[in-house]
Order: sequence, then C-alpha cells, then structure tokens
Amino acid sequence: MAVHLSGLVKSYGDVHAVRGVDLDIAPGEVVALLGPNGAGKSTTVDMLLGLARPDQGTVALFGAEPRQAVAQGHVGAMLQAGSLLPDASVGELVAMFAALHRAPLPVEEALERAGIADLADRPTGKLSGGQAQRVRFALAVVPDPVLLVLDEPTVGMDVESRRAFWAAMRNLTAAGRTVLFATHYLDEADDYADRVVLMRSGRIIADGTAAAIKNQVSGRRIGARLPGADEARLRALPGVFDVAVRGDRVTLHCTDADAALRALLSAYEQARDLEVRSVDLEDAVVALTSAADDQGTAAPTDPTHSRNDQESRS
Ligand SMILES: Nc1ncnc2c1ncn2[C@@H]1O[C@H](COP(=O)(O)OP(=O)(O)OP(=O)(O)O)[C@@H](O)[C@H]1O
Repeated sequence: MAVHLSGLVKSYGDVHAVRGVDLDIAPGEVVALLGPNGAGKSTTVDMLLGLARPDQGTVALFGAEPRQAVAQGHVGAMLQAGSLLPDASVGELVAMFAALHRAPLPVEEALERAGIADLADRPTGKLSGGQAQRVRFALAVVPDPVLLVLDEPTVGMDVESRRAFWAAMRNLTAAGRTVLFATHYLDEADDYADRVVLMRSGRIIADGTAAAIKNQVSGRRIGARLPGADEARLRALPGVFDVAVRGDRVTLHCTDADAALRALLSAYEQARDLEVRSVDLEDAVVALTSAADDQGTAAPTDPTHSRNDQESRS
C-alpha cells in the first residue's frame, strides 16, 4: 500500500477532530478527500505526513513511518499555510528545497512542471496568491516523490490557473504517482480523482468512485418556479422525499420523479421553468454530509459500502 491509515484518532482538548479513520490507498490511485469545514481532513493529512501525532492508530507510507518516508523523498506535500521566504527568488527557494533531498528533480524541471518557469527570478514576496500556490506545488514535486499530498491545492487560483494546475497533475499521475488531495471544489474531485473519500465529523462516511458516491443518493431532482408554495403540501406529494424552498424556487428530491412531476402539475398548474435532473456529486455530498449526525454516524441514506462506517459501528 502507498498509504495505510489504521484506527486514527486525534483530539484537541474537547474537540474530537478525527474519530477513527481507516484508509488504504494503492500505488497509482488519485484520491480526493472531501468534507465540510471542520470534518477532520487537514488533521488526517497532518497525521499522514507525521506533522501531528495520532492519539491512537498508525500511519504507514510504503510500509515506513511518515517521517522516514518524507526524509527519503518518497512524499511531496503542499499544505494550506506555509509562508515562502519573501526575499528569496522562486528559483532560489526551489533550489534550497531541492538541496534537502537525495535525488531531487533539476530545479528547472520542477518549475516547468508547476508551470512557473517564467517566474524563476521573481521574489516570492511579489507573487499573486495563485502563483504562490504553484510555487508550493513546485516545492512538493522537487523531491520527485511517488506520493503527493495536497491540501486544497487550487485555493486562490483563477479558472485558467486551476486548469493549468490539473493539466500538470495529469502529467505527473500518468507516470504512476499516487495522489491524495483535499478539496472543496467538487468538480475537481469529479474530474480528477479515481476515488472520493468523504469525511464528516472526524469519520469517513463514504468511499468510492464519484459515480458510486452519486449512486448512494438515489433519485432525481425536480426544480420549478412556484411562488408561495406550501412546503408541507409539496412534501406530501407522491414520489417526493424532501423539499427545499428558496424564494420562488422549489426543489423536490424524488424517489419517483415521474409520479412527483405529474402530481406537482396537477396540484400547481402555475408551476413554471420545470427541470428534472439527476443527482450530481454536489447533491450527493450535501445529502451524505447532512444525513450524518454530529457523532459522524451515518443516517438513512446510509452509504452501505463505506468500509469505515461499517467498522465504526461494529
Ligand atoms: N491545532 C488545533 N487545536 C485545536 N483544534 C483544532 C486544531 N486543529 C484542528 N482543530 C479542530 O479540529 C476539527 C477538525 O479540523 P480540520 O482542520 O482537520 O478540518 P478540515 O476538514 O480540514 O476543515 P477545513 O475544510 O475547514 O480545512 C475542527 O473542529 C478544528 O477546529
């Protein structure tokens, strides 16, 4: 296994940040770690990298302790914070970092891979937020790691930079590297991850391909413009299991969209701008993370093939 996390638990005082995480990542897998604020993603990443010590549980990266794997240059990390030496140029900073490793990439190649070859002479204090993120990415790849761990890598990047970043990542992963990235951008998880791991309240509540996660939330959505709709009456329509009302717009979450649509139109002939659509990853994540209570236990839309959830209940 590239990554083997077993029974990880971490609390900060009264805050149970991570409550029992088991996760195996095979070499070459690209895994997205998703979850709402405070779900425990960064704490898990910190333990994985050996930056925080678990209260319970173990971490093995390619069979070794995290610090050993990092020291051997097997792991490259891009964390959320981390100031860049403001007086050094980008090239100097990457060169300093390269010098810490046994078999680093040539500095020019690391800059090239991060798409910042033209910024080599720029002082790091003069970078935009998106450029600084790409410098952090160059620092992550310069050890020539087999495992890349990225905590919200594209924060602060504009659309074009995000696209360039993921193109660079694709080149790296085509060479068989393992990647774990935490993100709040669901489209990134959908587009780039082989596997999505969804956390909430310190536990993994779903784990599978994006398609499998979407399938865990069955049914379709009907959207309509319906001023003054009565939520309780909508909820009672056949084929509807949940209703969301935002201003004039209503969304019906359906077990049977055909029956619901017929009932909606006969009850409300003034309904306009109707649309029926399938669940996307965002719907699934919202449903799964809000269906789990604060103890991190799964609720009715239970992701039955979530290993960790089953284990945590047994
Ligand atoms: N050093 C710390 N001291 C105290 N509490 C902490 C510390 N680090 C994390 N926490 C708490 O642990 C919980 C999990 O935080 P964590 O940063 O791991 O979540 P996250 O999923 O990465 O969230 P985000 O998406 O906001 O980055 C939160 O309630 C957070 O406030």
